[in-house]
Parts: sequence; C-alpha cells; structure tokens
Amino acid sequence: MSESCSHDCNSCGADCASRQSSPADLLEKPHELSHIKKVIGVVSGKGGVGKSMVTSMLAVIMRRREFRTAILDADITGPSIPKSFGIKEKAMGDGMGGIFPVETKTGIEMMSVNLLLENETTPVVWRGPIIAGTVKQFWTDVIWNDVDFMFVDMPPGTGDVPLTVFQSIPLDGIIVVASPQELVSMIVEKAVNMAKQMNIPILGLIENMSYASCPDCGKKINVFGESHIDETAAKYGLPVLAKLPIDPQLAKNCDQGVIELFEGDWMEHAADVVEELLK
Ligand SMILES: Nc1ncnc2c1ncn2[C@@H]1O[C@H](COP(=O)(O)OP(=O)(O)OP(=O)(O)O)[C@@H](O)[C@H]1O
Repeated sequence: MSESCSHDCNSCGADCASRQSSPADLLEKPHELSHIKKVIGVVSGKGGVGKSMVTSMLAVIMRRREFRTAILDADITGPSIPKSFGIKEKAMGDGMGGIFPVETKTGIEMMSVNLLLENETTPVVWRGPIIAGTVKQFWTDVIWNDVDFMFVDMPPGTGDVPLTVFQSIPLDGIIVVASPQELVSMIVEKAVNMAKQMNIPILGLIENMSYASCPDCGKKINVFGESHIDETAAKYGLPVLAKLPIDPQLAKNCDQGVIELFEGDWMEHAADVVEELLK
C-alpha cells in the first residue's frame, strides 16, 4: 500500500496488494452441467414482508408462461419456500459432489436448506460465513438443468450474508419487496443503494400488503395507511412492478403448500418486466 493511499480504489489506478477486488472478481461459476439464462434476486430491507411469497408467485407465473423456471432459496435461516410448494422430499446427490434440485408439481426446480435438513423444524443456527458458503454451494454444486429464469429468494437485510450472495451469484436484476411501512423508512433506501453499489439493475419495487379488500363491498382499505410506493419509486427513479393486497387466500395457499394454485393478476406486469430480460 502506498503512503498516500486514500482507501478508495475507484479513484486510484495503482495495482497494489491491498487493491480491493471488484464485485465481478468474486463471482462463482455454476456447476458445469447447469445452464441458467437469467437470474433475478428478490430482496427486502428486513424479514417478514412477503419476499418468499413474491419469489414463489413470480416463479409460478413464469412457469405458467411455459418458461423453465427455478428457485434458489438463499434465505437460509428462514426457508419457507418448500413448505409453500408442499415439498416434503429431500434433495439427492449425484455421488460426485453435485446435488439435484427437487422439482415442484408444475416443474419448477428448487433448492433450499430445508431440502437437505433431516427435519425441517431444525433451526439453522449457523454463523454468517457458513450461511453464505451454503448459498454459494446452491449455485456451484447444484445441477440446475436448462433454466430460463432463476429466482433467488435473498437473505433479508443488507448485512454480511446478503452482501456475499450479491457478490457471488451473477444477478441480472433485482426486485425489491417492501411493506407500506418500510417504504416510508430508510430500510428500502438501504436495499436500493446496496444493489446500486453492486451495479445490479433494479427491475422495480413491489409493495406487499398494500391494501385489503372488504369481502362485502370490495372497498379497498389501506390497513397500514396510505400507500407510498409511487412517491418512493419516483424518488429513486424506479418502476412500480406490483401492489399486492393482503389476501387470506394467499396465506392459506402458502400454509397448505399449494401456492401453485394461487389466483390473481397483481403480478402480471412484474412478470412482463422479467420476461423482457430474455428478449
Ligand atoms: N399479501 C399477503 N397476503 C396474505 N398473506 C401474506 C401476504 N404476504 C405474505 N403473507 C404471509 O406472511 C408470511 C410471511 O411471508 P414471507 O415468508 O413471504 O415473508 P419473507 O419476507 O420472505 O420473510 P422472511 O424473510 O422472514 O423469510 C407468510 O406466512 C405469508 O403467507
């Protein structure tokens, strides 16, 4: 390191030993038998806002549109995806260090830590580097067949684990999911800035639990107050991809493991934007 080091490698051309790696240097290669065309990360500023549900619904819609679709569940400490698809079976190895993903009823390929654990109620109490290493292996050791669109349910937040995932998997775009309350806080801003720093295009924002519809008169009720997604999207120059209602049927579909049967057209525009990536 030179004595005049500013610790900002972007403004210095010196090829010194302490030069920070660019994000591209940290990208991992997928398994040699994997063929994955587009990878979309689904992120949120914090847990519990419906990120896994949005990931599942997007995968279901793209599968309905007859694309070969996969879900990489990188939310290691809160893996809820297999349950919402009603998957109980475990992933199998190929005997040479590779792992086959499990296929859902409609043919979505999936990998999640719950498909590897003996008991899905066992808590994952691993430290950050182990969690990040597991996600990397889901990318490098899983034999993904021909996949048009892979959705990555990212670990929530903007800490060490999501950062490592951002750096190791080559994402073609990210979708930010937020609840109305998050949209008025700085949490979304952090998630957006993280993606910008990684130079990953943000496809847009999805507001989950935006409103509830009265079962008697159909009137929209803003349970968490007025929606703020339009002003937040305008602030960051991002498109709004969807506004999802609180729908007890959706929660039921997840709980009963039949998310593939969900009805509703709220996510069609988001799916159109994802589909554009292949054109
Ligand atoms: N719009 C909605 N209507 C009804 N239920 C919903 C809706 N969005 C999410 N839920 C329910 O809320 C719960 C949490 O959702 P989900 O697991 O997708 O959140 P998450 O952001 O992925 O959380 P974490 O990151 O902590 O895993 C689930 O049981 C899901 O079924």
